Amino acid sequence: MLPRIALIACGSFSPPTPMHMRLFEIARDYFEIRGSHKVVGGIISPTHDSYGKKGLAPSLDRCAMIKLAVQSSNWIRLSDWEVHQSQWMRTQSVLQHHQNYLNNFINSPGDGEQHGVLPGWLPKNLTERRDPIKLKLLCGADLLESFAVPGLWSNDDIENIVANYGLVVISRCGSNPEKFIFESDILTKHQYNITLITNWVPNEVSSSLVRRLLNRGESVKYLLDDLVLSYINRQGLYNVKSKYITDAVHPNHLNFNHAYMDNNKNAIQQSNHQDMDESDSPLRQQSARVFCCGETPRVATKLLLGRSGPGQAIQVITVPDKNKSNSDSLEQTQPKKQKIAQVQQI
Ligand SMILES: Nc1ncnc2c1ncn2[C@@H]1O[C@H](COP(=O)(O)OP(=O)(O)OP(=O)(O)O)[C@@H](O)[C@H]1O
Ligand SMILES: O=C(O)c1ccc[n+]([C@@H]2O[C@H](COP(=O)([O-])O)[C@@H](O)[C@H]2O)c1
Repeated sequence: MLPRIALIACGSFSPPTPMHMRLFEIARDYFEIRGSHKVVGGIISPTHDSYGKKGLAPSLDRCAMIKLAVQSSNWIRLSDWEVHQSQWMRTQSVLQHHQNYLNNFINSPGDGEQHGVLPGWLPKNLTERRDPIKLKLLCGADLLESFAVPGLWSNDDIENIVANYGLVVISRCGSNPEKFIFESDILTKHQYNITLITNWVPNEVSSSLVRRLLNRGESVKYLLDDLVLSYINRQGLYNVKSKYITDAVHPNHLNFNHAYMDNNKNAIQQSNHQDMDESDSPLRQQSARVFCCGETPRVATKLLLGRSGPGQAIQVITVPDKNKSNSDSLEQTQPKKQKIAQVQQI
């Protein structure tokens, strides 16, 4: 009997890209091919509207798009618990909520069913066995590297997440998670609980690149699930210039969302924030480095301009290798080198 795990990915998902779903497939293959764990479920947990990141579509829309994006999956599901909270939740609390729910469900399986209130994210067939299910945070290497952004994550939370849950990190161009872990005492201490997985078929599609193309009226077909694209087009998200976009809207595809919106229209705070994300501007991709948790950055990587709350830009940039040729360096800077992260000041 292999130990059971569930994977949860936290992020903006604005919009969800096929790469978000690939993270789950890559991770499940990794564990199952090695025969080390049984992956019982995948959970996508979009962040709360008050996270306030530029380009963050209202959570109602992000949830609807995620539902559409996972329609063809029989094991990845949306959790809208985060977006229904009264405020932005730290990832540690998100993990705790889902882990507690799993524990309670396995220990007293009848409880939820009797009341007919099982959350949609709950994997199926959990009660076939009574052994625990360990929740692990699934992320791309850039999210791991955001641990080093001063003021963003608390060290206690990082330690709690990595020690008590565990990280499953998928490689991403321009990131060096091995080095990053080496440079962090906390991460090194708990590295037994960090699974680094090389994605051999990398795809640098990112939500911010998709938003940029949409905003410019360029095609994003084949970069997004058709149903998600139809939804964006239909709802006019991300300042989409619809006249250039193949209109593949079939009203049937959107039935889910009407139902979802009807059920949730009072529950979700809508945000009007649909500004474009400029985090990929090449002009900003200059010298900087990824620094270690708790370490003071040696160069000005931090942009905490007028922090009015979570959602101000901070850049996490990997320094191009000076020994590499210009073309190599350029290649390195193409992928997502800059990350808009969120700052929470307590
Ligand atoms: N192409 C990718 N390769 C590896 N991981 C990815 C990729 N795209 C997204 N992720 C991971 O998916 C999770 C959710 O990410 P998020 O919602 O921030 O998407 P994103 O595409 O990186 O968004 P944005 O471009 O707006 O920052 C994060 O852990 C992130 O590292
Ligand atoms: O828990 C924290 O302290 C914390 C600090 C910064 C970001 N996060 C979460 O990490 C995710 C980052 O998403 P994104 O789109 O900014 O890459 C998102 O789910 C945030 O809620 C969490």
